[in-house]
This record gives sequence, structure tokens and C-alpha cells, in this order.
Amino acid sequence: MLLSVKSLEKSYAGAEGSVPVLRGIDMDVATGETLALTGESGSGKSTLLHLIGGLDTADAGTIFLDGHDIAQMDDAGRAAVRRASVGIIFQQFNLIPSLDVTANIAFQARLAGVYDRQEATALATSLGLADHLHKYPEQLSGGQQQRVAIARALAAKPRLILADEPTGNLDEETAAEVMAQMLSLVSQTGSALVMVTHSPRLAGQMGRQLHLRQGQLA
Ligand SMILES: Nc1ncnc2c1ncn2[C@@H]1O[C@H](COP(=O)(O)OP(=O)(O)OP(=O)(O)O)[C@@H](O)[C@H]1O
Repeated sequence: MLLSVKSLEKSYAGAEGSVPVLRGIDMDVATGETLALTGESGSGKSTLLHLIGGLDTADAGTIFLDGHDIAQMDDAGRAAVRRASVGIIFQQFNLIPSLDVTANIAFQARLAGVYDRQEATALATSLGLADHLHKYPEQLSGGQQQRVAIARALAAKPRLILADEPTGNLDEETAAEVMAQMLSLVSQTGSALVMVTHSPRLAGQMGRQLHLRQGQLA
């Protein structure tokens, strides 16, 4: 199993003490699988994605990713697993403003030690970015910036892609186009995808759907 989460718990400190957000999450994701994570606003979807990506630490439970229990690792250990195995695509693109499109796309692939210039250019071209390779993020539209973020994640050849409402900032037509390109590339590369979405239509395009309610998955 590529990802195996067991009995995962996470609380945040609130004004009246600790507030449980995740109360015993169990989930498995196989290589190449696509999974939608749905749930009401505030149900803990982003929290779960951040724990799986090693961006935050759990209170209890295990998260086996590519054979490593990242729940038991320190920051440096989690960062190493993340660099090697995970690509993250956020709603807010999170591109590096001082780097052009080519350098943004290369960034994570270089960290992972798998950068291939030709492959990266082909990826950018398939996302419609061929004419924008030397532009900076501020010179691009939202849809173009999100395509760069998708290319950046895929160029690093991650076994698992985590996407947090990746098209949430785009108009409907652009969102549909970007999503179709992303799903097609994900299926070509064989990466698994866990995507948070509020859209039942998008969730329906994924292989499996999990719904988060009151801190548990169903
Ligand atoms: N750093 C934090 N400190 C305290 N509380 C937090 C923190 N991050 C999230 N929370 C709380 O945890 C709960 C779950 O938040 P989370 O962002 O995971 O929900 P979500 O399902 O992704 O919501 P949305 O769909 O609105 O993005 C919310 O009640 C939120 O206020």
C-alpha cells in the first residue's frame, strides 16, 4: 500500500481547551489510485492533507507513506520523505515569485534529484505553457499559475499527489480545463492522487470518494 493511515488523531487548542478535529482516521491509498476527500467547511480536510504530506504533526496514530511512518519522524525526516514521494498542489498556487516558469517547474524535481529538462518542457507544453516558460508568476493568469503548480508537482515524479481544492480559485471553465489536464497527466504518470474538493462533480471524476464528518471518514 502506498499510503496507510491508522487511528489518526489531531486536536487544535481552542479558547475553551482542546478541540478534536480528526478522531481516529483510517484510510488506505494504493499506487495510481485517485481519491476525492469531501466534507463540510471546517470538517478537517486540509488538516488531514497536511498530516499526510508531513507538513504538520499528528497527536496519535500512524501514517505509513512509501514504507515510512512519517507520524513518528522529526521535521527533517518528514521533509525528506515529502521531497522523495509527495507533490502538493494548493488552492493558492504557491509559486516562487522570483523564479520564472521554467525554474519554478524545475524546483521540486531538482530537490528530488529527478529533474529532466526535456521532460519538464514536454510537461509544460502539454499544460499549454509553451509560450510562457520565461515569464514570472505575476505575469500569468490564475489558470496559468495553477498549471505551473501542477507541472511543478508532476515534474518531481511523486508517487502521491495531494491537491487541496486545486481549481478553487479559478473560474468554472478554466477550472474544468485545468482539472481535465491534471487528471490526464496523473493517469499517464501513475501517481496516486488525493484531492480535497467541494464539488460533487469533480469528486465524481475520481476513482473513490471519502467523506469527512465529525472527525471520521465514511
Ligand atoms: N492551526 C490551527 N489552529 C487552530 N485551529 C485550526 C488550525 N487549523 C485548522 N483549525 C481548525 O480545525 C478545523 C478544521 O480545519 P480545516 O482547515 O482542516 O477544515 P477544512 O475541512 O479543510 O475546511 P475548508 O473546507 O473550509 O477549507 C476548523 O475548525 C479550523 O478552525
